[in-house]
Amino acid sequence: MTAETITTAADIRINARWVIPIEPASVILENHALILQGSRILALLPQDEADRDYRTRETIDLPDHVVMPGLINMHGHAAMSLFRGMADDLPLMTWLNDHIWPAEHQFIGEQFIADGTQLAMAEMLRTGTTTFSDMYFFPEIVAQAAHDVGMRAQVCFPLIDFPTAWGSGPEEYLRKGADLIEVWKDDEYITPAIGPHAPYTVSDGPLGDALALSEATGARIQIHLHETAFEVTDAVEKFGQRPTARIEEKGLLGPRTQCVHMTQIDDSDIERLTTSGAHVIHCPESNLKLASGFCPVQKLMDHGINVAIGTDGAASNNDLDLFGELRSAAMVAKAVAGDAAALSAHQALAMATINGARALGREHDLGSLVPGKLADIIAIDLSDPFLQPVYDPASHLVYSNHARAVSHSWIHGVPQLQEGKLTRIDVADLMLRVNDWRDRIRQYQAQ
Ligand SMILES: CSC[C@H]1O[C@@H](n2cnc3c(O)ncnc32)[C@H](O)[C@@H]1O
Ligand SMILES: [Zn+2]
Repeated sequence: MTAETITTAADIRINARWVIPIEPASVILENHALILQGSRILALLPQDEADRDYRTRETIDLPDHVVMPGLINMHGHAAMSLFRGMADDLPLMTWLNDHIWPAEHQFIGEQFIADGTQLAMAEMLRTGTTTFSDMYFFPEIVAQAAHDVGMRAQVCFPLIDFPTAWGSGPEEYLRKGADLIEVWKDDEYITPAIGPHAPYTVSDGPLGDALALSEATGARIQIHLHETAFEVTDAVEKFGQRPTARIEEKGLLGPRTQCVHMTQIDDSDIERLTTSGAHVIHCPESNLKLASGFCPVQKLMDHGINVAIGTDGAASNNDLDLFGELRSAAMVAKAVAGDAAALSAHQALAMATINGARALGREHDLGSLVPGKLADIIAIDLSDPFLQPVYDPASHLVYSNHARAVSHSWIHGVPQLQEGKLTRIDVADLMLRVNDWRDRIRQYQAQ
């Protein structure tokens, strides 16, 4: 008598040389298969067991590749990619006051946001990001652009004391922001959120309104906080309080809050972050380039604070390559801690995946390759000489990775990158629009 084999039908099977599932932590699986059904992961198992148990519509063989969850870029200003390289080698406030804000005044509008966001998404997808967080003007255009491409995004509407192309001031921003939350609140790709720009640009009234909106809707709050020494000393002078203390006093520091930058922090700030359950979004390259300061990542993690990672905008980074950001993060963490063991490769990979999912409140369905979670997956081809030989694939991803090795991605089970080619963005057409913006911005600079 022959034993009857019962097989399960599924959509896609990905055979990978290595799988880093992120959960459980620090595990590397060899010669495993991921089985996808629709938008979700159905199974992760050894390839010989997959041969026996599953029949799939499509099989993708990745014999030299690492497969892992898609990266989560937790802070950026996507459309600012059109300002990449426009104003370099400047400290934050000069960069903003003398260059970026005047340029934004001149150029920001719906088409700029649509084109700039698509440029940023092309770069992020090409370099392994599947979810990004954005804080910029015309968030309704950003949300639609991400939805059209099929990228997951937390879209923070901006809240700032002064008028911009998007509105006349805080009252209008909050009204439009509440509409954004209402429109997208049940979407699987887009998560609307509230983006008070910074403690030095948002006064007490709008901060209180932001809190009320967050409490009424459950929307997350993302804020630039403790970016520079000037911000801290200026706050102490004006308000008699460090920025974190003021934000806590206004009720804004809690488990729905994402604090971006957090350089120049002392033990009182760490205590406030720890007790509040707020998340830190580390942006090492922007902090380095603007000479803003250092975030003590290992110390924060040792206190149990969730630290995720972001690139910030391409105008202060000047790229959106999250693997490059991880390399910088690991290097800086070791130097800041005076400890070569600080922010190991596995901790860094967790920072760009499960920690991001936690900050988003999406740990249950994003950030790791666990059956039942959403199929947001990337593959990195390690066969090139610059990634050989392989002793430890996690090490290569963080310390040796070149963005061009990212070969495949799927978001919600849908292919976004195949053999290094974007499937849902017409890059040639996008470049025509980008070149047009470059010509206009150059002309403005020459005036
Ligand atoms: C209110 S929308 C976003 C606003 O923030 C500006 N911005 C970009 N990068 C930074 C940064 O590192 N710190 C502070 N503000 C930043 C951007 O130009 C928009 O005006
Ligand atoms: Zn920023």
